[in-house]
Amino acid sequence: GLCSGPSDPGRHGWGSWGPGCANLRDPLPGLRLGSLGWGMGSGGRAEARALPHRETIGTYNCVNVLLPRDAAQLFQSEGIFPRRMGIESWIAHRQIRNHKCGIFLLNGEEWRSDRLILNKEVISPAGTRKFLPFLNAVAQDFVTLMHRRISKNTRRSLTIDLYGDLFRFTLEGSSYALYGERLGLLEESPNAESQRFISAVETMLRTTLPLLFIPPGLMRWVNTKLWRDHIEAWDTIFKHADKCIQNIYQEFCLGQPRKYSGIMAELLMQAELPLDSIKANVTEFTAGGVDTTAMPLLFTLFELARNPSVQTAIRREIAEAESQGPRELSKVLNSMPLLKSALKETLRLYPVGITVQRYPTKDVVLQNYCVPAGTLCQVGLYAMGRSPEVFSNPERYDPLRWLSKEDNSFKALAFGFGARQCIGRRLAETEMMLFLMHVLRNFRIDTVSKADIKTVFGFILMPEKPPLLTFRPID
Ligand code: HEM
Repeated sequence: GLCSGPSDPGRHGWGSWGPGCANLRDPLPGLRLGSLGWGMGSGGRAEARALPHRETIGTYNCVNVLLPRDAAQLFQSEGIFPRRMGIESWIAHRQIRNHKCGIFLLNGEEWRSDRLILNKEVISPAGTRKFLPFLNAVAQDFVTLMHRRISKNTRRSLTIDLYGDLFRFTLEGSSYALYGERLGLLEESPNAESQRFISAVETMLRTTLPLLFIPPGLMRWVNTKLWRDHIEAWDTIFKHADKCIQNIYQEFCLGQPRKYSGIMAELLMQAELPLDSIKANVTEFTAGGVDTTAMPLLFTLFELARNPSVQTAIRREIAEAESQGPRELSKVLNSMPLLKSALKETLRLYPVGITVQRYPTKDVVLQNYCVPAGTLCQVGLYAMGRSPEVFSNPERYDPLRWLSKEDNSFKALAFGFGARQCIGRRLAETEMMLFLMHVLRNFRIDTVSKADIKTVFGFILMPEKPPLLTFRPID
């Protein structure tokens, strides 16, 4: 866990921490530590010694939290404005183009006031209920796409690396919920404008990672192509938001009957946030929600493929939920606890962001060490998820563990915690559940290899080599 040194509750400050103190053991098994950068590892002299093949840029003091009870302590000390480290290249784009920052990049009062307004449409149960039918339609289209592909195949099955399709699915789903417009990414040939948008999102994500390692002042000079591509990609994403805003205003002007047209339209209508804040937030949501949702879907399909009994149990649960007749989608989802637990289980083994960071606003005592206010503390999600101290048989994919009577508090932290937890959590969870609900009732999923997937960290946790999955229609 955190430092497991001698008990000394009064200890304060860094000087007294011995080498054994920042005892991380193997903090991220299966992960290439060399690919970690900025705040994702943990600085500090002692720990650097424990991890000889780690690359660090400079040093910084950091406490790693690996046990649920310490995470609970930490979150209790997060204050009312939990601070986030910025992504400099994203902030630089906003400055150059004179755009506002969204909540991902803001801190303090500004963050809190915008966040409280956004919560109502993005994460509250009432807001979520409104966009569920949009996500459902996209999940159904994904199934149609797979049927179409399989029908062209004489073998009545399809073996595929699904990552690209999942990326298109999540971008299509979140864009529909955010902008109220379909991009057509699941059609045979998406139009040129949609193609431009998806390439921009891909480029923006691809260029963000290398730019994390370059000090902000040097960014534009060190690798001009990388920098130019990054800025142009953001410009295209912002232009897309502009175009959608114009379409929404046109609908208002035409006096068409008021109907739900996605999160951005609701925010424009309510006019509680200035237009440029709405635009900045919606573009950040676009960026934050694509890969983050596609990866757990890929890992879930793989785990269900190599654990056929779990797959069958979930399929049975889906059939039971449907046998109760047509109901509101939120009720259907609530009647599938095993499916929900499967997603939790995936995020335990493959948390998208491998750590959650906090800077406690008051001194906090963790394992008898007094950690000074303002210290960077990281909850090591990957390490905690695979620790036998926290989960019995941690290597087993067992969704039932989340439905047992065990105390599971502060064990499922893949979306963070508290006021600054992931605002896209409900969007991601419902999108993933609807996807799996439709896919599992239509197809049996198999995997070419049952061997563990090696993972790498590239801004988010991803497979070193995506698994090959086989889809067979259920008659
Ligand atoms: C499975 C998918 C996802 C995972 C695992 C995930 C995970 C996270 C985590 C760990 C945080 C930091 C939370 C904290 O510090 O307590 C976060 C923040 C955030 N996420 Fe997600 N996320 C996912 C999907 C999404 C989606 C779909 C969106 C789009 C709306 C999104 C938008 C954001 C934003 C804007 C923040 C910053 C919130 C703030 O600072 O107030 N995420 N996410």
